[in-house]
Amino acid sequence: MGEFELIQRYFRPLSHNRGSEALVLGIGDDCAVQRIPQGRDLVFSIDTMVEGVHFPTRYAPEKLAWRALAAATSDLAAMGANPVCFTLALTLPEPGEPWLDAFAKGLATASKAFGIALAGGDTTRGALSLSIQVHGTVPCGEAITRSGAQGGDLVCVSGTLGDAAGALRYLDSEIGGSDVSALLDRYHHPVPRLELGEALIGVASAAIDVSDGLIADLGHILASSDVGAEVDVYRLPLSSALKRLAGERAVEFALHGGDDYELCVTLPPGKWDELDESVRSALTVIGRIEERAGLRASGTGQQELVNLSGFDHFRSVK
Ligand SMILES: Nc1ncnc2c1ncn2[C@@H]1O[C@H](COP(=O)(O)OP(=O)(O)O)[C@@H](O)[C@H]1O
Ligand SMILES: Cc1ncc(C[n+]2csc(CCOP(=O)(O)OP(=O)(O)O)c2C)c(N)n1
Ligand SMILES: [Mg+2]
Repeated sequence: MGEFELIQRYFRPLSHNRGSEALVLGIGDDCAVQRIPQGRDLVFSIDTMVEGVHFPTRYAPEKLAWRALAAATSDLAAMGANPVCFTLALTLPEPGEPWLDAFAKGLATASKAFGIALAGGDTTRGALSLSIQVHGTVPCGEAITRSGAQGGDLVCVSGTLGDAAGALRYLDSEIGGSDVSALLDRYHHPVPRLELGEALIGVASAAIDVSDGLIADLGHILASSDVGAEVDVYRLPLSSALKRLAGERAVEFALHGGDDYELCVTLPPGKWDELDESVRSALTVIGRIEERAGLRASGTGQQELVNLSGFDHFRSVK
């Protein structure tokens, strides 16, 4: 099967699976065309996933497609953007039909679930890796950034943290049980918090998605906003599965693990009461923004958390 036949067979059908009418022209031309409605800004971001780094070697292609699209789309959620379309640059060693069948099926399921349509891409031969560029829109000037946090703001996170990191040791293991399955599901099927992100427009002072670990990602908000924070580690939302399986290490996974794809959000306390109950119940307050720089664990005096960083691809070569 040649490159063009492969695209026609596996990827072109997905182009019709549109998230919105905003995709004027999809797969098949030199570029795709997206129409930006008046009064909205285009929000876009790219993320790469490499075999053995972001996903296990010989990873199930359906899971790979979901995980890669979820991770990329999660950046739109963090900005409060409504997803529209994405491009996919896929490098693969062999164009195996069963692999491509399963990959395209996983991609179709994920793109439907997140309301984002495949608009185009690039297919090349080489070591397995994928780059996904996602496009979304927000009302003009309303994108939630990392730089708006202010002293006194609440620090909140969605869902539970640490599950995907806790799952890493079970990826190749024979160990079963409902707790292990629950953690593995968080690794294989992360869900970008798109509705939550959109609901936080005009409410959140800053937001980021937790891909590298809470400490690292909250650290990005603090650095961009030129503030500090105090976090109560006892208030970190942990799943019962993680608590049972990881015991005392659960907090460590929640703080440093990454791959959560939850949102970490700051907002003025007055806005908390104005939030819809559905939005409030999706969030856990874990601390406060402070004017003093640094990230501290509350209840432990001066204990600094900021030096304990999350995932960094180049840390070992620094
Ligand atoms: N190779 C690059 N060229 C230009 N900008 C980059 C590059 N790599 C990362 N960035 C930018 O650095 C910022 C942080 O990137 P990253 O940590 O990957 O964010 P995220 O966790 O949201 O994916 C983003 O604004 C991203 O666009
Ligand atoms: C097989 C495997 N899967 C997942 C991980 C964990 N992991 C790999 S990269 C990463 C951080 C996120 O990746 P990055 O490229 O920094 O994403 P971005 O911040 O750009 O969204 C994490 C937590 C791992 N160590 N091994
Ligand atoms: Mg990135």
